[in-house]
Amino acid sequence: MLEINNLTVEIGGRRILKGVDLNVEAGYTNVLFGPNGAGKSALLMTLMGFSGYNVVEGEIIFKGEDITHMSVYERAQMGMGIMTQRPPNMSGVKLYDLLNVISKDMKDTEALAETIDMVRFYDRDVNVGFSGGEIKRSELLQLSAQNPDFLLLDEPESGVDLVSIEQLGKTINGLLQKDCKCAGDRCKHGKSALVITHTGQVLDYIEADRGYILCNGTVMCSGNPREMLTEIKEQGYEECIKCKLMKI
Ligand SMILES: Nc1ncnc2c1ncn2[C@@H]1O[C@H](COP(=O)(O)OP(=O)(O)OP(=O)(O)O)[C@@H](O)[C@H]1O
Repeated sequence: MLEINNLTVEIGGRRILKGVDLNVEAGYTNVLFGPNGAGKSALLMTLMGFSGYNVVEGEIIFKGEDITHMSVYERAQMGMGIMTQRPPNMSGVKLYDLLNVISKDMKDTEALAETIDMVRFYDRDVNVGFSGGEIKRSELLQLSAQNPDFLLLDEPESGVDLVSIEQLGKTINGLLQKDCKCAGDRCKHGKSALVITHTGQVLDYIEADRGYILCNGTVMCSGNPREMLTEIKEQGYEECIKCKLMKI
C-alpha cells in the first residue's frame, strides 16, 4: 500500500532523512522506533505532504501512485490520515464544525466522541487550551471522522494518562479494524498504519507486524517489533548503530 524508496529529505537546507526505504503492505501495521531527533516525525510529515519537508531524492508510492509531490489535500483524499505530535491551534474553528466538515459518518463520529468524552469540547476552538491528553483525543476523533485507509500515528500515547491509554489503544485498534469485511481474526486487505512509539505501550492494543529503527535519518534495521522493543529497552540504540556498521 505504501512504498518509500530512497527517500532523502531536507528541512531548511539540512538533510534530515537519508535514503529511507520502507514498505507497509495493505492491512499491515508497521512501527517506527528511534532516538530523539532521528527523523521519525519528519518522515511522517513528509509522507503526509506538509510544506517545509523538501524531497530532494527518492519517491513515495501510495496505492500504486507516485504521491511524492502531491498536496496534503490530495493525499488525504486518497485515504491518508495523520495524528501529529504537535497539531496547531485552530482559533475560530469549533471542534464540532471541523468534525462536521471532515466526517464521512457523523453518527459514528458522535458515538466515538461520547465514548472518549469529547462532546464537551464541541464548542471549543480546536486545540486551543486543550491539555496534552485532550489534544490526543481530539486528534483521534478527527482521524476517526476522516476514516482514512492509511494511518500515520506519531506517538499516540505520549501525554496520555495510564488509565486512558487503554481506551486510546482500543480506539486505534477499532479504527484499524473498521470496515474490514474479511473472515478470521486478521484482515490483511484492510487499513494500514505506520506508528511511532517510544514506550511501545500502544502495541499492547494493536497487532504490529514489522518494526523499523531509524537513527540519524537512516533506517538501521527492521524486524519483529516486540523483539526490537525488548532489545532497545535492554541495549539502547547504540547497539543498533554498531550492528549496522558491522554489516557495512
Ligand atoms: N523546521 C525545522 N527546522 C530545522 N530543523 C528541524 C525542523 N524540523 C525538524 N528539524 C530537525 O530534524 C531532526 C529530526 O526531527 P524529528 O522531529 O523528525 O525527530 P524525531 O525522531 O521525531 O524525534 P523525537 O523522538 O524527539 O520526537 C531534529 O534534529 C530536528 O531538530
